[in-house]
Amino acid sequence: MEQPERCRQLTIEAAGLCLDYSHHRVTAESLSDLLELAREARLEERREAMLNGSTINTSEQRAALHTALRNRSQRPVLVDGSDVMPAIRDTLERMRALCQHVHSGEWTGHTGKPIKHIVNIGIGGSFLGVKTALDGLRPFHREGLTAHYVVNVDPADLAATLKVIDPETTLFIVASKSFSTLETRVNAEAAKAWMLEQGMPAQDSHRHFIAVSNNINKATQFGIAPDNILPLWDWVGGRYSLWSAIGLMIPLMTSFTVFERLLHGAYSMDEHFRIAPLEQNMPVIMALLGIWYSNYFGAQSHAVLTYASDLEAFPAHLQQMDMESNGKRVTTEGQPASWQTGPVIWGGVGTNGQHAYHQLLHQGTRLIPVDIIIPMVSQSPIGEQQDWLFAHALAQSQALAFGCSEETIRDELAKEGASQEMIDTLAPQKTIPGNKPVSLLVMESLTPEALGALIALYEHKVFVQGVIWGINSFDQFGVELGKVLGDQIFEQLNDSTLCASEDSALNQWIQRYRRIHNRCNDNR
Ligand SMILES: O=P(O)(O)OC[C@H]1O[C@H](O)[C@H](O)[C@@H](O)[C@@H]1O
Repeated sequence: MEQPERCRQLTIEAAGLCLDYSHHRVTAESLSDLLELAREARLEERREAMLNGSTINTSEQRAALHTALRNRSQRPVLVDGSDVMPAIRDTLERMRALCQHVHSGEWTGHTGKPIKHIVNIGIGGSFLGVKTALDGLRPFHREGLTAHYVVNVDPADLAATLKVIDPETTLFIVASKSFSTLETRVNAEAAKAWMLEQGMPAQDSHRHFIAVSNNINKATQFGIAPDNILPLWDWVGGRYSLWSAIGLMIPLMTSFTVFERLLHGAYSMDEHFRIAPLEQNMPVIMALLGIWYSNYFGAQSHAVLTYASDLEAFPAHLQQMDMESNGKRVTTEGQPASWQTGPVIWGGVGTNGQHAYHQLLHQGTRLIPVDIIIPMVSQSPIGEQQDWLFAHALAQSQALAFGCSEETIRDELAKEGASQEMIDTLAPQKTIPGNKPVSLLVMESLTPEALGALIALYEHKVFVQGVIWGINSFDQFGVELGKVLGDQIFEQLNDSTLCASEDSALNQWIQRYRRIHNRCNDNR
C-alpha cells in the first residue's frame, strides 16, 4: 500500500466514530488474509444469525438479541416465531412513565418527599454497563438526583452508601437478571432491613424498592410490588443488558430522551455492522486486528486507553464484555481450542496512565496493542485543557508507533557532551523502539449517540472474534464453580460440625477465620 494513501485507506467512519488503524502492522496482503479468515468462519452468515434472533448461544439454547433492545426501525425481530419488539417497546414505555413520575416529584418516599437518591444494587452486567454509560453521560445528569451503586458483598460497599443516603428520599433499584446472585440478594436484603430500621413502614416498601429481572417470581418473593418489576428476557446476556430496563438508572439520572439517544447511537452502529462490507466494517476490522496480534504475534493483552475522564469506567465494562464472552478454551463443538482466544483486557484513562503504566507500553518486553479513544470537543470545556488532552493522545499514538531510535538518542547524548562509555550504556536504555500497534478511535464529542455507538462497536468486535475463534461468546460456565464453592465454604465458616475439606490449606484458613471471629465475639 502506498504510504501517503495508507491513512486514507486505513480509516473507517461509522455512526459518528472514526477508526484510524494506519499505525498497525498490517499490509494490504495481511488484511486480505485476515478478511479471508473471517469469510472462512462464515462471519456474514453468523452475523445474520445473531441479528435475526437465531439460537446462537447453543450451550444455553438461546438467542443473543441485545440489538433488538435498540432496534429503532419498524422491523420485527422474531424469536421462536414471535416478534419481541412489542414487549421491548412496552417496557420502554413503562421506563419512560416511571422516570416521568420520579422527575416530576409525584413519586415520593414513605414520608411524602420526592426522590433524591437512586441506588442501583447489582453486580457484573447489572452494574458495569450502567455505570459506564451513566458516567459517560455526566454532563447530562439531572440536578437534584444522586446515583449510588452497591455492588460487592463486602459490607463496606453497602455501609459507605448507607452513610450518605437519606431513607426518606431514596429509591433502590434491585437489578438482577436472575434475581439469585448472592451479592445482590444479600445487599438488597440488608438495604431493606436498614430501611425498615430507619422507619419505612413495611407496606410502603413499594415507594422505595423497584426491581429489574427476568425472574419475576423471585423478585415478587423478595417483596417487590408486581407493578414495580420491569422485565428483561433470557435472550439478553447480562453483559449486554445496559440497553434493557437493567439500564433504568440511565434515564432516571438523565432523561428518557438521553437514553433514547444512547439507544439510537448503538442502533447506528448495529446498522453499520449489519450492512457494511467486511473490509469497511469497523467492528470487523477491530476484531481482525485483535486476532492478528493474539494469534500471530502472541500478544497476551489489549489495552484500552480512554482520553476522556467520563469514560474511566469503560475498560472495566470491557473486561466483563470481552473476557467473560471470549475467555473460553473449548469450541462450540466441545473440542479444545488449540489457539489463543480472548486476550486480557485492561486499561485506564489518559493522561493519567502516561504517568504510570505507559512506561511498559513503550519499553516493556511485551507486545500490547492499544486503542486510544478520544472525543475532539469536550462536553465540559475549560480553557485550553481539551487541546492538551488531544495533543497528548496524538503524542502517545506517535510515540507508540514511531518511538525514538537509538541513533537519534546517541546523537543527542553526543551533542550533550556525554562520554562514549556513557553513550553506549545509556542509549539502549533510552531508546523507544516504536512499532507498537495502536488504533485511534475518535469522535467529535461524547454525545449520548457517540457513547451508544462506542459500546455497541466493542460488543460487535467481541462477537466477531468469538465467531472466528469458534467459541460461544454468550455463556459463562467458568464463573459457576466459584459460586458453588463459595456457598460450601460459607457454611463451613459458620458451622464447625461440618466436615473438613481434603485440602489442608483450606482447613487451616477456615480454622483461623473461626478463631479470629470467636475472639472478636468474646471481646464484644
Ligand atoms: O444480573 P444477575 O443475574 O444478578 O447477574 C450478574 C452477573 O453475575 C454472574 O455471575 C455472571 O457472571 C454475569 O454475567 C452477570 O452479569
